[in-house]
Amino acid sequence: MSLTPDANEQLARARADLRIGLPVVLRDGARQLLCLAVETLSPERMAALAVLGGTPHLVITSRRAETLKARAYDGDLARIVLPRDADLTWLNAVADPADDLRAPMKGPFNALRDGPADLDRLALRILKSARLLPAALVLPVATAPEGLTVLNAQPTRHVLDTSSPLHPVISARVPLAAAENSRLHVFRPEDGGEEHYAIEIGRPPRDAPVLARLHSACFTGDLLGSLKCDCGPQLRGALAQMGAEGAGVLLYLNQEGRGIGLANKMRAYSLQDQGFDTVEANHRLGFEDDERDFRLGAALLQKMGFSSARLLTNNPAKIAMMERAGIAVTERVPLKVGENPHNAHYLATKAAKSGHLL
Ligand SMILES: Nc1nc2c(ncn2[C@@H]2O[C@H](COP(=O)(O)OP(=O)(O)OP(=O)(O)O)[C@@H](O)[C@H]2O)c(=O)[nH]1
Ligand SMILES: [Zn+2]
Repeated sequence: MSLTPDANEQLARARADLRIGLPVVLRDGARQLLCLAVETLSPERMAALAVLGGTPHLVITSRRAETLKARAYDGDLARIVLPRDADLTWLNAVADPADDLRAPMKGPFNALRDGPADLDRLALRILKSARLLPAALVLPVATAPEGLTVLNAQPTRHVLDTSSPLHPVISARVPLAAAENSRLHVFRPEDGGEEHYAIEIGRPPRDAPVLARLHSACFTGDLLGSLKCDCGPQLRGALAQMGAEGAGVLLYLNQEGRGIGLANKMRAYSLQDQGFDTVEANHRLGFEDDERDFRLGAALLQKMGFSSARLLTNNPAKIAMMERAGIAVTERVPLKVGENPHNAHYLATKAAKSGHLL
């Protein structure tokens, strides 16, 4: 292996660059796009972009375009032409739905129809993987400024399509209130993404279906005891059941907010304060209702030596994904705990719109 970064490592750098407001270069042959996250764009960088000349445009997902009543000629995304007087305030108002109700954006929006949108699509995928709002200011350029991270489209797409291999870092005994005989395993992905954890209760036999839970991180529910969701009681309920049976594996996956990150989840909560439900809020922000990749749950179980599971869940999508990824689900074990007046509407919405079982 050479000492220079490969596509995986370039992507990790690009995520960090975009999060601090630096542009990255997306390249496909002779075509190049300078790409900036609207969320972290500063007035200075916007002015520097203007000096380069050319015609920048704004890329948003079709979910966001739908709310704005902008035409998404490219299917899953729209390339919005910037009005002549477009400034940072305008860009932010298109990207971020926070003020949609108080100060609705007035169209009509002019969207590009011609030319390829593949690099624009890649820009949105990278922003989502950096847990930023999926809205990019892009500028086609002949030559890019020096010193920027350059991503070649084909290998970058391949990296995004593939689950990053996870490697065990360390495991140690952590006696829990629910089960004294417990170990915490830490796994680290190769792509610079978040670490994930496995809590192993007892010593489940590897050749039998293991009582397992894929738990998605929820800072508000798991740690703060938020009543807006059922995550905290589900976490403790799953551990308690594993403790009672003397064996089980709880995968704690750092996919906060169904994979959109805590900042975006709080944006979604703020929209819920304005009356939108959990699915509508994700869509207004430009996300799908669920952006998680459950393949990593299957990968972790396989790494630990399991090939079948009794899965603690109410979410059929999790079961389907585990089966597709090579873990046989021999039984669905329901996990109905923690309903309260604050989350009743949330749970009903998940049952009605996301297929969760009641
Ligand atoms: N985007 C978004 N994420 C949320 C919201 N409320 C909870 N979450 C996240 O949702 C995830 C939990 O997923 P759930 O849908 O409750 O449960 P599930 O994992 O799909 O299914 P179960 O296995 O039945 O619990 C956690 O990552 C939470 O942070 C919300 O309103 N918006
Ligand atoms: Zn939660």
